[in-house]
Amino acid sequence: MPDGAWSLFFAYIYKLCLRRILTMKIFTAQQIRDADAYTIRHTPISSLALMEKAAIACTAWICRHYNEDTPVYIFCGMGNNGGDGLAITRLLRNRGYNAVAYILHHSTKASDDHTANRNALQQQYHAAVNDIPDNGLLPQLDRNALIVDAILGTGLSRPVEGWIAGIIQQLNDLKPQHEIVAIDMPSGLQADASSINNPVIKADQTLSFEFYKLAFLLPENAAFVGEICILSIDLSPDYIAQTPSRFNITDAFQVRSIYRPRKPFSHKGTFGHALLIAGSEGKIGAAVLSAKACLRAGVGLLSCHIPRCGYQIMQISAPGAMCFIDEQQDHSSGFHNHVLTPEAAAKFKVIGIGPGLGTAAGTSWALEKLLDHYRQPMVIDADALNILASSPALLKKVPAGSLLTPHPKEFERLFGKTANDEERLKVLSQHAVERQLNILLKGRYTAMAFPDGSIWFNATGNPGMATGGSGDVLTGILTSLMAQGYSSQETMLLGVYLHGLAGDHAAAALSQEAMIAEDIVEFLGKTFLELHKLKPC
Ligand SMILES: NC(=O)C1=CN([C@@H]2O[C@H](COP(=O)(O)OP(=O)(O)OC[C@H]3O[C@@H](n4cnc5c(N)ncnc54)[C@H](O)[C@@H]3O)[C@@H](O)[C@H]2O)[C@@H](O)CC1
Ligand SMILES: [K+]
Repeated sequence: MPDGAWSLFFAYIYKLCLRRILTMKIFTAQQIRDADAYTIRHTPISSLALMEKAAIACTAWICRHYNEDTPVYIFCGMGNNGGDGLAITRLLRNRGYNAVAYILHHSTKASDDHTANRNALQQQYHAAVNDIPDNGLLPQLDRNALIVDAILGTGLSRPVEGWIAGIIQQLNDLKPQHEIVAIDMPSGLQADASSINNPVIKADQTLSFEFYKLAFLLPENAAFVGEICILSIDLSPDYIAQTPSRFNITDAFQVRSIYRPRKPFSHKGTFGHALLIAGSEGKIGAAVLSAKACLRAGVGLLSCHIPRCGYQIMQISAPGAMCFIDEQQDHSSGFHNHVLTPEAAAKFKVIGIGPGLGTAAGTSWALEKLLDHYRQPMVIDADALNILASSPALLKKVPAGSLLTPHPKEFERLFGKTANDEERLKVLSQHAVERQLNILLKGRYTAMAFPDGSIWFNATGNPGMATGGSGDVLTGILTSLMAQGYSSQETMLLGVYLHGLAGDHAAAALSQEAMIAEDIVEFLGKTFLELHKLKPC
């Protein structure tokens, strides 16, 4: 290849990598508007051409998923979201679809790009433009027609009410006979604030531009957003790189840049010695799952502190782990002894505590003693969190840099109830900053809050992982990665991603229904191989 061609090729690859890294940012509605404006100012593209690009991407998606026999009703607002809808109508018509636009006059003034696209559509396909005046009625829809929601996007300035609220309700009532595809945002959904109790379109699919919006990742909005597809419209990489974002979402490339492949002269000492404190009578399985995950995630050495009743079970189930046997038969109350002196504590690179631990008085007492002596970051889960929740004084003793891994109920016990998901994120971040902890909140999009105030979401994982023991596996993975020398933040980002991806592989092989926590452990190997194959950007 001539030199010029090589440099063009490398510039293209660089741009691809940059875009991959950049679009992990989750911007506010205002930042997205600024990104659009910056792109229009700094690249040779007009606002109308950007809208055309967005419409082309949406049309291609619709054509891939619905055939030409599907009647398409496109409900358009008066702003640029409606402009997208009008452009999509024209492009679908060009492809032979029976697409019709209905313009809802919720405002007296249409945006310039809306008007331009209305005129273009009217000129080409006069019959495809219909107006619904303020307080007007929806048309009767053909059987199995597809509804495209292009009423309101990121320009929503307040919760929807009155006539438009009624229209949203009526469109939602047409489900499941009619599927709804939302353009950019389900209409009525606020990008950055809670929409709880607001009228919002319940989309089956949301086609959004360039970025995830924070609202898509909150559990309370799951019924509105449906499946998400992010379509690139090439917004300026410079703007994206320069603009800080508090919220981010991990992807394979970012996680790959954290992951450190092993060097040829490594030995088991290189990958740390972890101490896992877990299990009580009836819950030794949790300790076993966690230990197996810890070993599979690559720890050099693992010691498990378990009550007497768990000894044989652990040795048989996880022969790679060494065992400390507590004096107690059914719970542990002597694990603090491992860290009474700094020399003893230094033996372990990290302590993971909680899976199946129980909340017996002796266990709580030992946890307090452990926290009195141990100052290194730890991984704290399950019953250890429940013990912390019962004593605010104890929570204060958790070493800075530790990882806390509550599910929503444990989170509520620790930090109290909140009115909605937006408030819960604020509380999550506030505790992470004030206490200098790394706290994750488990969910479809697990939210990870860091001491610097940033929040990262994870997108791997599936509902098959909502099964007993899945959390114990995560604790094992996190403990293992910390022992191998990853920082607290790296551990959380990498560990949560791997856990979810292993779950996705397990579900693909076995089904979401049939997969169990052990399968997540079994498929960890495949996830590491996959990560290894990716080239870091
Ligand atoms: N160049 C750009 O800026 C691009 C924008 N795009 C589209 O443009 C959208 C944003 O467009 P706009 O900023 O025009 O905003 P929208 O189209 O989301 O909405 C603005 C209109 O809605 C009205 N409105 C706001 N809140 C309301 C409420 N609660 N009840 C009734 N009416 C309400 C406003 O008065 C205004 O008429 C994006 O979501 C995306 O779909 C895409 O075309 C990509 C390029
Ligand atoms: K919309």
